[in-house]
Amino acid sequence: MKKLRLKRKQQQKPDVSSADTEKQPTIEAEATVDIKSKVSTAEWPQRKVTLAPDQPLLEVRSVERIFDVGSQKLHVLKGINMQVMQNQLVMLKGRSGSGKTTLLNMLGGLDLPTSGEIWFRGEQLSAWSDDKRTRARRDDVGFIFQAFALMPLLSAYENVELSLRMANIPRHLWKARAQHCLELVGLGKRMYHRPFEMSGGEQQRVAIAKAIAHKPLLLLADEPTAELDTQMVAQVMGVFQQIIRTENISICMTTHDPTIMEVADHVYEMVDGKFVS
Ligand SMILES: Nc1ncnc2c1ncn2[C@@H]1O[C@H](COP(=O)(O)OP(=O)(O)OP(=O)(O)O)[C@@H](O)[C@H]1O
Repeated sequence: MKKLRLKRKQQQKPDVSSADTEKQPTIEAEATVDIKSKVSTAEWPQRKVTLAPDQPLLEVRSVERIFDVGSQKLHVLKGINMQVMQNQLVMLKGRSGSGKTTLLNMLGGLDLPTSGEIWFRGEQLSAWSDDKRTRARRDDVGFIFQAFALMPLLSAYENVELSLRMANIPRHLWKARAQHCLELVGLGKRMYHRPFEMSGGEQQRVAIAKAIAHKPLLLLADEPTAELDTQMVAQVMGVFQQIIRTENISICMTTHDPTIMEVADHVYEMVDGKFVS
């Protein structure tokens, strides 16, 4: 059995005063981080989030997803109910093909349920127009999916800067924010290395820095620790704990790895399109 050097979480209270406000530390992480360069939050584009402390950031209500495959109907999600509270780490576990990625795509507004509702920051995301979902994805969601890999010819710094450019963050904020995010994931000294000059765990940490650079409310990660060795898995999970604390973010990730589940606030186990307790 693999042993991870992860510390258990202590009691956490949600903080909803503002998406950009620093919170009291409530969890321990062993990732080496050096948070020196902070971007002035006053300059950052303002977003309106009016959630009560006990209101979920994300809520899934009776969601079903049926795909048409040729003349057949493939019933992949069969009545999913779940919540991600503010500043929580939630994991989805389940066998290959159980429906985790299908659900994660919906949580990020990349796909829509056949029936049921998805609520995000107090509004029904599943009823939004394509444009509104695209804007919410750009502004409030960060993705770590295989399909959103790093640009191989760009340095770690340039990769993170690119995501700030794509999120329409004002140019004068890029440098400090990109440096801050790379320091946050413990790569302050590797900023100018390109992906092929880095280990798998380092590349995954660049992907995290890139996904959180625009200060999303929600980070969605599909198997972010797959392909990593035990030590790198611990580093990545440490970074996740750290960014929940310092970036006021919630994380929902899929995993097959039972050794990391103890650091989650909640684990949903999916079997054949349904959650089992
Ligand atoms: N766009 C689609 N059209 C048809 N079938 C799909 C589509 N997307 C997913 N499926 C099917 O839905 C089922 C669940 O797939 P999904 O990728 O959600 O599983 P998963 O739990 O994430 O698996 P893994 O752990 O291997 O990534 C699979 O049988 C898959 O073939």
